[in-house]
Amino acid sequence: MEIFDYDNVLLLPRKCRVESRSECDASVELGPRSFRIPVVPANMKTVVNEPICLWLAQNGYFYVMHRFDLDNVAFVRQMREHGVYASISLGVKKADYDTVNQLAAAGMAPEYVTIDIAHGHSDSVRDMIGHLKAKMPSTFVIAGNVGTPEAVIDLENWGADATKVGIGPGKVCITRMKTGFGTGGWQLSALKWCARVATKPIIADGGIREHGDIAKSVRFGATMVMIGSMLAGHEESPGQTVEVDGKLFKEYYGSASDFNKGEYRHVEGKRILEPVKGRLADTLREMQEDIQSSISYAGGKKLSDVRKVNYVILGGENAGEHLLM
Ligand SMILES: NC(=O)C1=CN([C@@H]2O[C@H](COP(=O)(O)OP(=O)(O)OC[C@H]3O[C@@H](n4cnc5c(N)ncnc54)[C@H](OP(=O)(O)O)[C@@H]3O)[C@@H](O)[C@H]2O)C=CC1
Ligand SMILES: Nc1nc2c(ncn2[C@@H]2O[C@H](COP(=O)(O)O)[C@@H](O)[C@H]2O)c(=O)[nH]1
Repeated sequence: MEIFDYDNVLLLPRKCRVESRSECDASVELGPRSFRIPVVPANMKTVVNEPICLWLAQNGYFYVMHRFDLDNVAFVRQMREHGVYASISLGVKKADYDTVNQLAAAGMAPEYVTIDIAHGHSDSVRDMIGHLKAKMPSTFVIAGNVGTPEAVIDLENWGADATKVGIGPGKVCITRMKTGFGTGGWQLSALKWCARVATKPIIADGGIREHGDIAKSVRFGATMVMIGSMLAGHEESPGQTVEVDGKLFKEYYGSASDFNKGEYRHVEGKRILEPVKGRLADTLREMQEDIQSSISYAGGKKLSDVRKVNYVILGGENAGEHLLM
């Protein structure tokens, strides 16, 4: 198997078919809806909050609300009152089952639910998918996180409508160091490996460090990418603002960090400071422009055209040109 990651792969251009990048359509379908770009901010407490999720929904972006210290039922009700779709995340504990039961009883099934636990290839996820499908059959269920083809196959067979791939590639992740497991350092080739067997959409989660990594993810099989650090640290981002040597930073911490958990037990995440980088809307607009440009370099007009390009691996034992036959 070829092992590579975002920083040692480059995509190869094909003859341009547009006169302007504005002709390139960066939108993507996920379940019942279409979104402006194949990007979703991570469902983390220092990345999204209620106002950001509402703004994303109102402006054509996909969002997944985090699940920490949050009343999911009140959140869905608030989204309904604003006339936008609801997209929440859940764990697999009794409180999460209670949430599903309450939402179903109130007739407030969210359009999207993401089951989000560290080791998503587990019976607990199978059981929660079953419960969601029994109680809210119209809800689009995303399940994860996983990092192998066997896990993708199982989650799909258990009823997931999409899977989330990425164990440990995140910027504030310490799973690799703490456990010796994961896709950190080879997330892009793990994505390729998983995409080979997937019959439903994959959300590539973690490790995106440059806008061009979005197109690379699409090339290797992602329908969408989940991004934490690059979408944290904006003016409107949640989290504490800190001034260091006259420069402003915002905290960004892992969902499995002691900062999120409130105790030091099973810690697999850390806290860092991200330089404050302007408005979130401006970063998302720039991402859209860069994805449009990626599509044009792919010789295409729509996002899926990026899937057709050849690529090179730079350095290492897998180095070389990889041509589609
Ligand atoms: N993508 C990634 O690489 C990772 C992401 N995270 C994120 O951190 C957040 C918290 O995750 P998590 O701790 O799972 O959520 P929860 O604290 O909600 O735990 C979910 C359930 O899974 C169990 N569990 C967690 N890890 C394992 C494991 N390795 N083996 C068996 N059972 C396990 C927990 O039990 P118990 O705690 O008793 O074991 C608990 O019952 C999530 O948002 C998750 O996505 C965390 C780590 C890695
Ligand atoms: N191993 C851990 N992974 C975590 C934790 N909190 C979040 N995450 C994952 O990271 C991505 C975001 O990655 P980034 O590279 O874009 O910053 C997020 O979506 C989760 O899957 C954690 O505490 N430990």
